[in-house]
Amino acid sequence: MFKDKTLLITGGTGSFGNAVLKRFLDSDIGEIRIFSRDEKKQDDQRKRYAHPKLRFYIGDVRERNGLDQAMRGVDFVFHAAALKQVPSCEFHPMQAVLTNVMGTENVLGAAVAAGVQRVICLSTDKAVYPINAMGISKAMMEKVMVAASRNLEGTGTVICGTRYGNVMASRGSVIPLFVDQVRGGAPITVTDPAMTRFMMTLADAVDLVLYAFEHGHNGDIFVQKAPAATVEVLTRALLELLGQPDHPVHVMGSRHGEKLYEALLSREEMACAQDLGRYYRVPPDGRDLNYAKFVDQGEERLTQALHADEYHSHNTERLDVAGMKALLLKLDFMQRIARGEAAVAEE
Ligand SMILES: O=c1ccn([C@@H]2O[C@H](COP(=O)(O)OP(=O)(O)O[C@H]3O[C@H](CO)[C@@H](O)[C@H](O)[C@H]3O)[C@@H](O)[C@H]2O)c(=O)[nH]1
Repeated sequence: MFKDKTLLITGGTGSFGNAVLKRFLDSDIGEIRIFSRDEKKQDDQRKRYAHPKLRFYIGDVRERNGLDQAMRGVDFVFHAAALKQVPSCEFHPMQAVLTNVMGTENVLGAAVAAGVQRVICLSTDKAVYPINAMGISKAMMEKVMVAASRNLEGTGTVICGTRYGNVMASRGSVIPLFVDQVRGGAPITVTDPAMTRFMMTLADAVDLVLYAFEHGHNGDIFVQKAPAATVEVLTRALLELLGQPDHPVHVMGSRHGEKLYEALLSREEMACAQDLGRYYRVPPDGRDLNYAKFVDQGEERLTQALHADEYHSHNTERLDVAGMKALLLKLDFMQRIARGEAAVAEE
């Protein structure tokens, strides 16, 4: 699939980029290009992997020139560059627009101009019924992706996307935070014990992108079915794995821009989503640019959908403490923690 091909990863210095490198650097792939604005992290990667198939490009997706240069000779693109932190985007929403929306337009424009064969754009569950600036900008990113995918006739480029939920033990997320709190002797700070989140591993996220890569048609969005757990279950599972079931827990209330549960597919998308077993595929709206049809024509199945449920972390498979522990123990991070070793977040 990747034999002798060149893959470019925007935002490739992040945890997703590192997971792709670990999986593919020693395969028969031709070259992997890391495109990011983070000079320091690129240098760390250069030293860490020291691999002849790895190339580094300093650049920002906000700036088209750098993308055009990096994209020459590229076959495939994984577009992972984004502003992902909810609080920072909330305070600086235009920065989210510049990176997540305009940046995506630049990546897609450069990819089509360079004759790239496949582009996979990475999105998030926070883009579904978004309530915060980060989610809203990623929802717009998806719209930019689907719109661009409508204008590709005669270009040979396929553009599609994936959406995934929380990546367990990713940098800055709740699992490493709780572990640090327990090890530091501080109470665990729970927002709302009843809050649920989808639980995915970084390997799941890479699998999903590869699935989209192999099976995607223009404008498709792929979602992986994933189990979810309440924060209470997560807390109990972690405390048991750390051997400290009675460690104090402080319930502090939810943070700004948080939802009680996250949705991976909206009700409206569920009406047309294709169930592929482990994944859902949401095809783009097939109607053409004669958007009078959007105004004049309705569809019975869409009415039905409005009465159905979206696919969210309250109605997906729910993990109990034993299930949560088993899933946590699949993570390198957690295996090291359970052995009493020091551990850094998954990256
Ligand atoms: O001290 C804490 C921190 C978090 N939580 C809860 O734990 C769950 C997961 O929290 P966290 O790991 O911070 O993830 P999210 O807030 O769901 O989203 C994070 O993870 C996303 C991607 O995985 C990023 O895009 C967001 O910017 C980042 O805030 C949520 O229910 C939180 O309310 C707590 O109970 N206590």
